[in-house]
Parts: sequence; structure tokens; C-alpha cells
Amino acid sequence: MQRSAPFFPITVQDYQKLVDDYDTWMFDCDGVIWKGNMPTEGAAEVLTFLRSKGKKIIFVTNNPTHSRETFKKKFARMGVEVAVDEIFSSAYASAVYISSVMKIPKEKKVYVIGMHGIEEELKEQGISVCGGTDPADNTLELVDTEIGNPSDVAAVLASWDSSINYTKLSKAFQYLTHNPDCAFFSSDDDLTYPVEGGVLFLGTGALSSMIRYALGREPVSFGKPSKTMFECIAAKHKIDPSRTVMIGDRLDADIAFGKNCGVATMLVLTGVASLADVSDIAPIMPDLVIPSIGDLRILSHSTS
Ligand SMILES: O=C(O)[C@H](O)[C@H](O)COP(=O)(O)O
Ligand SMILES: [Mg+2]
Repeated sequence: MQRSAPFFPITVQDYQKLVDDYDTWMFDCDGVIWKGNMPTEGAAEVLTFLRSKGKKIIFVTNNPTHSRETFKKKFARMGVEVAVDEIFSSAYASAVYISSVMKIPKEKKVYVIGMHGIEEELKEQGISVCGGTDPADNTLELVDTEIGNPSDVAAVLASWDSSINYTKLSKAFQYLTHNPDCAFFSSDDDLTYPVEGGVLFLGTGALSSMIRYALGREPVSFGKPSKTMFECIAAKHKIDPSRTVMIGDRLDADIAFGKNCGVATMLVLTGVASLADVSDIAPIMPDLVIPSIGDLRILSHSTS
């Protein structure tokens, strides 16, 4: 397969061409806009600049721990006004798929390994959940892993959960093995994500690996690089792929997502991927590479 080397914008003219070429800018969040609670230097200024140029801005995150309302508040804390409809998360894509595509029957539930944010998104789409933040499942003691009638649960949704424990993993596994019709989903498959200081932590894909290994089966995943996420975006926004760029820090999630959706891709080096990852043997190659989205400030500083 022929792959061309990425372009590294350097001059004001290079950056200006980016602004001229793309009307829709899709931004990943962790590792691009922020790391944990630490905003990327210049991110707020760049977003404000792009808006002032009439660009459509969309945030596409695999982080399933917050609802879109909570993400909106996080943006507000860094001084950026964002509408809920501009935020697409793997939690939201999961909820939309389970309610609108799977059309889960009203009396059935989804067993969640995950936190408040994903529960909120599921409930907002009218889906009944179990597991998740239920105190009964948030215990480190190996107590009751009795699952009742397995056919009450139509799907297991594996997501990121800071309180993941044996009870949750065991219940998820029981639902999937005792009910052959139980669907196996994951919000996303990211193995790692970056936090403050550039340290990598375990992502959803790493957490769900125990269930996948025991089952010998892979879940259907809704986050990037899945096109489910793009279908959610396209249902709310008119997107011309030829005038759209996806900016991210992971090759296998963000850049692969952009390629799956037929849009241009730009890697930043403020998160998971480094320059060494875009060598000429890299399996996924972005169209463009810049050190940080903060570098786009070159434009706001040079134009009136
Ligand atoms: O597994 C996770 O939770 C993800 O790795 C993480 O939160 C990614 O978020 P993104 O970089 O897509 O904003
Ligand atoms: Mg990221």
C-alpha cells in the first residue's frame, strides 16, 4: 500500500493554508485540548481564533467518564464556550447506538462497567442500566456475584471505570456466558490515555481486556476509530469530508478515525504518539503533523 509522508506545517503560510483548506475542525480532547485537568497551552486562544474565522468546531472524545454536560463545564473552566451539540463522546455514541440502532427493548437493561457520565448518557436515551455506580457492585470484597435472570440484561457495556473490581468483571462475564443473546459492547478500545506530566494511564481497552480474554470474543466498540461516532456527528451536523480535518494524539484511534471517515488527519505530539511513531514504516500515517494545537497561535498573532 502506497503511503505518503506527512506534511509538517512550519511557516505562517503553511498554517494559513490549513485554515483556508478546512471548514470543519474535529478535535480529540485528551492529549490535544488537555491532559487530565491541565489545558494545552494556547488551546483556548486557538479555538477562539478558529471560531472567529467561522470554522465549525466539533469535539470527538473517547473519554467515556463524563457526560457531555460535564464536558461543557470543563470547557467553560478553561474559558471556552462550547454547546453540548458540539461534543461527541464514546459514552454518547454508545447510548445512541444502543437506543436507536440496537433498539433495546424497554424492559431490558444494560450492565455497565463505567462511571456516572456513561450512566447519564444511557439514561438520557431512555436505557435502563445496572452495575456502574450501584454501591452493591462497588465493593472490593468478593460478595454476591449472583446475576439473577441473565436474560434481563440485553448487553454488557465495558467502559473506563476507576472503581473496576472483581465483582463487576465477574458479573459482566456471567451475563455474557449465560445468555448467548447478550451483546458485548465497549465504549472505546483505547489502551492508554495521557495525564498531566505526559504519563500514560490504562484506558478502556486495557480494562476490558480481562473479559475479552476470558470470553475469547471482541466487543463491538463505538468510540474512535469506529464510524458509529461519525454517524452520530453526521446526524447533527452537515459535514463535507473534503473540507474537514480530524486532529488527535493517537494514531490507532484519532488518525484511523479520520481515515475511516474520509477526512484529512492531523497528529499533535502533546499526547500518546511521538515523532518516532510516524516513521515510514508506521501502519497509520497522518496527513499533517504539528507539535501542538497551541502552534496555531502563529495565525492569531500574525493576522489582524
Ligand atoms: O480509554 C479512555 O478512557 C480513553 O483513552 C481516553 O479517555 C481518550 O480520550 P480522547 O483522547 O479520545 O479525548
Ligand atoms: Mg486523545
